[in-house]
Amino acid sequence: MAMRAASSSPSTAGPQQLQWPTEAGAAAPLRSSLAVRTRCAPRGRALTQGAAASLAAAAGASLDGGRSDVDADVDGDSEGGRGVGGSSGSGSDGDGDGGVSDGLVGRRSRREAFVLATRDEDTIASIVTGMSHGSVAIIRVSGSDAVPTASKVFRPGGRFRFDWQPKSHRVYYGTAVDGDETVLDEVLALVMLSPRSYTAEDVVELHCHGGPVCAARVLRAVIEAGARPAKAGEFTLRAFLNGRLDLAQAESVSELLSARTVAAADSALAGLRGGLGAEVAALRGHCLDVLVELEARLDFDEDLPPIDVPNLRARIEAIQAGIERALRTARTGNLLRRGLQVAIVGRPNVGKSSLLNAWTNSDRAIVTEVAGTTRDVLEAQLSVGGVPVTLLDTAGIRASDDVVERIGVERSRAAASAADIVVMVIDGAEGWTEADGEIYRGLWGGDSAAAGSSSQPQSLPLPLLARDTFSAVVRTSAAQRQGLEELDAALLQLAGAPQLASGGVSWSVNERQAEALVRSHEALMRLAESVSSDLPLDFWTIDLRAALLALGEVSGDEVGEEVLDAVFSRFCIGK
Ligand SMILES: Nc1nc2c(c(=O)[nH]1)N(C=O)[C@@H](CNc1ccc(C(=O)N[C@@H](CCC(=O)O)C(=O)O)cc1)CN2
Ligand SMILES: Nc1nc2c(ncn2[C@@H]2O[C@H](COP(=O)(O)OP(=O)(O)OP(=O)(O)O)[C@@H](O)[C@H]2O)c(=O)[nH]1
Ligand SMILES: [Mg+2]
Repeated sequence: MAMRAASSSPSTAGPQQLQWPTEAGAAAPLRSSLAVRTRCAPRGRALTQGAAASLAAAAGASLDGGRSDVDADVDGDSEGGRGVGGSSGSGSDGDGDGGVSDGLVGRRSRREAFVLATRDEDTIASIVTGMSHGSVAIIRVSGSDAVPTASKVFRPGGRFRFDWQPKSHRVYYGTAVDGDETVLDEVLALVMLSPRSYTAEDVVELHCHGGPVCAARVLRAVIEAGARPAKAGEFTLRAFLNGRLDLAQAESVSELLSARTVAAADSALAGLRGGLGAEVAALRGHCLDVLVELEARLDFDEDLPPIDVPNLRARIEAIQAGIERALRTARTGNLLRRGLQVAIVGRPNVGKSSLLNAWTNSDRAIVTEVAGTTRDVLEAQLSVGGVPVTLLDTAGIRASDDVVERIGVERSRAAASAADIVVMVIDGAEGWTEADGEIYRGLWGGDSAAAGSSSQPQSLPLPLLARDTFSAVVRTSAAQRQGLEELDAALLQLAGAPQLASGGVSWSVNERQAEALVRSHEALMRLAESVSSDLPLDFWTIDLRAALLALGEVSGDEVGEEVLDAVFSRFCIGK
């Protein structure tokens, strides 16, 4: 069997420009660049530079940056608790942010810079667990009225029956009722008072019985009690606006939820711990230092010594090197997030479906000795060294009078052209046949291979043709489950990710972040040019501000509402 990437269009990247490395045609060697070919067009996002610029001045401002740890008591016993009647007001509780260093996320200052992001004070609610399965379903109520709202629905049992003073990080047993005091479910209420909650607002979780009915009924009661249904990503948006997460961390939350492999989850978790945010914060700091020095020269030119240009150049290069380091994670990140589509093609009866079954260790595909068994494209998921792979078994390609089979063959071709990598299966007993040659010419074009191979492929021994055309040739036996590890290795090699298998997965930048990092890098390049061509100082600061702004879009320190909308609308409801 032979394997190659589905596309072979050569790089047209200019030599100077730093390329967005998640796209095909990046400056990387052809083989590996193919692996991260995006299946769909990269989501271009309108990034509001104007809006962000107006925020830049306010960046860093914080109302409650000096929060102190006045309550180190984890389960809240020492607190006085809180009466159910009154609204608490976010942050009024005086709880500290102690213990954050060993948690996944630390607290940062409230994002007062976000004058443009409307901060609504509604108390919101949603079911935050999967809707159909599971024996427990959780409703999260978040906002300054979370406690009074939940109190209209929750009836504590036992010793709290008559006097419920909900304390933070305490769980209470009871029932959920509607407006007529009709019992809807037996529940647990988990109280997390501001700022010690996921959103940093007051949160009450109602843990209901699972299944389609209980949580839906309790949620309706919560809405009737005054909460509004949460929009997709709205809890995490609030966590971000309240300074609990930076934008990169917030994106990691969504990536963690959609991770399909352990490696992908590990990478998202590393992002949630703030790896990228810290890196970008450091780079922004360096940019700011330079900016301050340049602006001082603009303001008090006569009083200051001249700028040390070689030193300035070195500092710009160091920042650029940091950006490049972050960008180098994009390829891995993209692989982990998107995974690879791998189409298995070949003529009928050569063992495509058997290979899919062996590779996924399943009986997913029907296997018979009848040629033309597989009629439609069949998908199966597996993890190859941490990369989520979607395997596509396809109908054997041949000319046919059968309408159904003809449609199947068309779908095989379509699957092959849409896939990131195509595995062509060849019958090891028969070797390369004329029919294989036809399929090969049909999929890869008659003349894209080595000279001579297109006209007389059957006269070429397989290894020679394969060497010229395919990135790897692997001998497998589906029946004996042999050669599968070699197949994994060849796939990872072709995907440009052999190192993933060996563990040590760290954070990685996503497309949005990579795009902003590239813009920042480009601005620094313009800055270097402005310095070299001895342009006036204000040109330098314009470039530097642009670089700073783009970095701020990664961390979320400088973004407009559109970027936030774009990021958080991709979240699922309840996150
Ligand atoms: N029931 C439940 N499980 C969950 C979540 C949740 O919201 N509810 N999570 C949601 O995604 C994740 C955990 N994320 C969380 C992050 C922070 C806090 C929180 O309350 N942090 C406080 C607590 C520290 C303390 O004071 O003890 C803080 O950092 O101030 C809670 C959950 C996974 N499991
Ligand atoms: N000895 C041996 N036989 C195999 C192997 N793989 C598949 N076969 C046999 O080859 C026949 C065809 O296998 P399939 O997996 O259905 O072949 P296919 O390429 O999916 O065929 P179509 O769906 O018709 O295109 C079956 O009888 C399999 O048992 C193998 O590795 N070794
Ligand atoms: Mg088949």
